[in-house]
Amino acid sequence: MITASKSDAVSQDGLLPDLPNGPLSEYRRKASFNWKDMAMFLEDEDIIAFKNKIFSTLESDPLFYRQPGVDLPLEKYRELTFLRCKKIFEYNFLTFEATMEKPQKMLVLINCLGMYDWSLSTKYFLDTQVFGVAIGNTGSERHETILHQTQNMEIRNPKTLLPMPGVMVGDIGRKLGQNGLDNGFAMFHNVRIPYENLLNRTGDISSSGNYTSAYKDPKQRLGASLGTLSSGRVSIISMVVTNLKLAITIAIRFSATRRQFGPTEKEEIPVLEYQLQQWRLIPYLAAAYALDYFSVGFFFNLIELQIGILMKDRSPRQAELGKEIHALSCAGKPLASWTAQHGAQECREACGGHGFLAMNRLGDIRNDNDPNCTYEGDNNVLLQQTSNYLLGLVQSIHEDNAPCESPLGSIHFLNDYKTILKRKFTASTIRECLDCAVALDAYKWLVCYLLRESHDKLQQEKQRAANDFDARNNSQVYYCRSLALAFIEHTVLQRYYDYTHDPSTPGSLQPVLKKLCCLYGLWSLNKHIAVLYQGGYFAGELPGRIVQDAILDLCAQLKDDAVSLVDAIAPPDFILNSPIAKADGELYKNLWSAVLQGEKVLERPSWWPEFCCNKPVIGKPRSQL
Ligand SMILES: CCCCCCCCCCCCCCCCCCCCCCCC(=O)SCCNC(=O)CCNC(=O)[C@H](O)C(C)(C)COP(=O)(O)OP(=O)(O)OC[C@H]1O[C@@H](n2cnc3c(N)ncnc32)[C@H](O)[C@@H]1OP(=O)(O)O
Ligand SMILES: Cc1cc2nc3c(=O)[nH]c(=O)nc-3n(C[C@H](O)[C@H](O)[C@H](O)COP(=O)(O)OP(=O)(O)OC[C@H]3O[C@@H](n4cnc5c(N)ncnc54)[C@H](O)[C@@H]3O)c2cc1C
Repeated sequence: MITASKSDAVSQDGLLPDLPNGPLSEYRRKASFNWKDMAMFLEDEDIIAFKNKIFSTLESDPLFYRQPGVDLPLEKYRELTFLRCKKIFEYNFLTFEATMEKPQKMLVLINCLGMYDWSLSTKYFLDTQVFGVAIGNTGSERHETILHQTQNMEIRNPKTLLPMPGVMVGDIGRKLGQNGLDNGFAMFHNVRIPYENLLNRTGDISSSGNYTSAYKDPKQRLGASLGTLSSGRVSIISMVVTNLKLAITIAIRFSATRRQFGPTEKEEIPVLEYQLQQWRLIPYLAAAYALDYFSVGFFFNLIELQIGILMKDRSPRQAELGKEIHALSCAGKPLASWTAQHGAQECREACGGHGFLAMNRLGDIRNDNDPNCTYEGDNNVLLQQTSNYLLGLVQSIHEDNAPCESPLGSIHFLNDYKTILKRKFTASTIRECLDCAVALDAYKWLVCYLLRESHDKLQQEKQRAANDFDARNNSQVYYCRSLALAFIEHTVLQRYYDYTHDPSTPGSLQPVLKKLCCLYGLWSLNKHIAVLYQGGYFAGELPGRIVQDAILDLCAQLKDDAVSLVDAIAPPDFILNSPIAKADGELYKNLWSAVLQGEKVLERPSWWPEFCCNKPVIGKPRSQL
């Protein structure tokens, strides 16, 4: 294990306390890097201190106490979430000035509260940000009162809490997750909305009924109006990565301490030593790192867009930035939320029966993550926005009449479209595949190939179908949908590749980070193997075989680093709230202690006499027919 210098160590220890010794220590000793160096590379000191403040504040406040796995009645859970939400208003972790100084703290706060409980985080941010940003971005000075009313919890009649005349609101009932959040419905019967309430940033109507807009180009106006919707989707990418981090932390710590079977009768080995367990989990760890990097960088891109909106920037670049962020977020949310969803389920199963115990939290993580695949736009529907964006580039690519340029550069490689399509897979050994450039090159070919195929398919369908609506719908499966996913996977991988190969990345961390990058690339690529063969990029047995062998090789290389890799991204035990995944690794002691603290755990159930008297008479009651 490589350690930090003395002065680094002093500042690290203040921010990141040592982890307790115990059954996980052996893996920690075997790691190729120091987890504190990694944590401090991933986030700066100010952000780590901010997180510590939030976590320790919640842990010290009795209102935030919770018993692992306790299923609260709906009404009680919603009440608690509301009271906690009010308390978060009071704590005011992030002032307006602090947000302006370091906007990414907003994302950190969303995720810290979410790691504690997503119902709380979503409730808080829907009230303060989603609604607030929508009004702020699309309204004007005349809407400020509404923002003040939101902050003062005045969204009905402030004295009676009854809805305003003509408005009917109600509850839509229990959901599959996030039940602390009380989603409802609203209906309006002959309610007259005052003219001043019209959100008028991009277009207004005068009292005489004339429409005016500062935007001359209708497309720019549309982009400016809709750009606000991107902030939720961009934020969700980071929220779901947070879920993946929680789930993988639980599964890796469990797998490193849970022993089952062994080569001899004398000793059982940790389940993490099994190749199958490594292959099921370690790619999700790599995905958590790669997607996390993408989500944070992408949030910075969103901030740039937001600043432009606030500054009323009407340049073509601002419009292009809005379109590119829209295209990337409409595929980024599906990719990240599905990865978290599948990862959470794999982690649940990888922890066996312990994973199914509610107190270990994998069920809640999975269920609370689930709506991210739907809200802010259904994943499958959103992917069509990304493929539309890419298909819109085909004409310039074919005719070489304009370079493919975009503010974030995600489409620049398409300038080499024709050359890329002529390429073949050239690696011939596993060793060669351990260079992440191999997966990246394959992705470039894959996107170009799927773009060509999707375009051709759409043209064929247009000739066959009665209308463009049907033609587009019939070009989704195997074509446009795959294109959008391959494009975003390429973008995530390209960004992570540049980051892990940057000379400023510390030498002590670069080897492990490059392995994560390579594993994420090959593992994701492996899902497209049929298309790689179909299009002729792969030929013969060798490419498929060496890609798979390289995945297994990387998993084996990373298994001794896995515990330290999760230590670097895990929240404190109180927040993680999973007895099988505490940092001390005392799996059985912690589990046993949590079981014993359960309510009435050693008592007979209240209905025990039913078991002793009124014994069932087999075959009774008889049919009355
Ligand atoms: C210093 C400054 C600091 C400032 C910092 C501020 C940072 C901000 C941070 C904000 C934090 C936010 C916290 C988030 C916390 C998140 C909590 C999440 C909880 C969520 C709860 C759930 C809430 C909801 O679900 S609300 C409901 C959301 N509903 C949807 O999303 C509906 C989904 N459907 C659609 O959007 C549409 O149906 C769509 C777009 C899929 C298809 O529509 P349509 O068929 O009309 O489209 P097209 O004809 O294809 O498109 C027309 C045209 O418009 C372009 N376009 C569409 N959308 C956008 C966009 N967003 N941006 C740009 N352009 C867009 C599209 O590309 C088309 O263009 P063409 O050129 O014509 O092709
Ligand atoms: C927990 C939660 C909270 C929410 N909170 C809010 C909120 O605060 N405010 C708000 O406004 N909304 C909210 N929503 C609603 C949410 O935005 C919508 O559920 C979401 O946008 C999907 O729309 P839908 O439910 O109408 O799905 P539908 O559009 O009915 O989709 C149903 C199915 O049909 C498929 N489908 C639909 N269109 C197509 C197509 N063109 N091509 C192929 N397949 C298609 C979809 O893929 C999906 O599988 C919330 C939803 C959830 C789950």
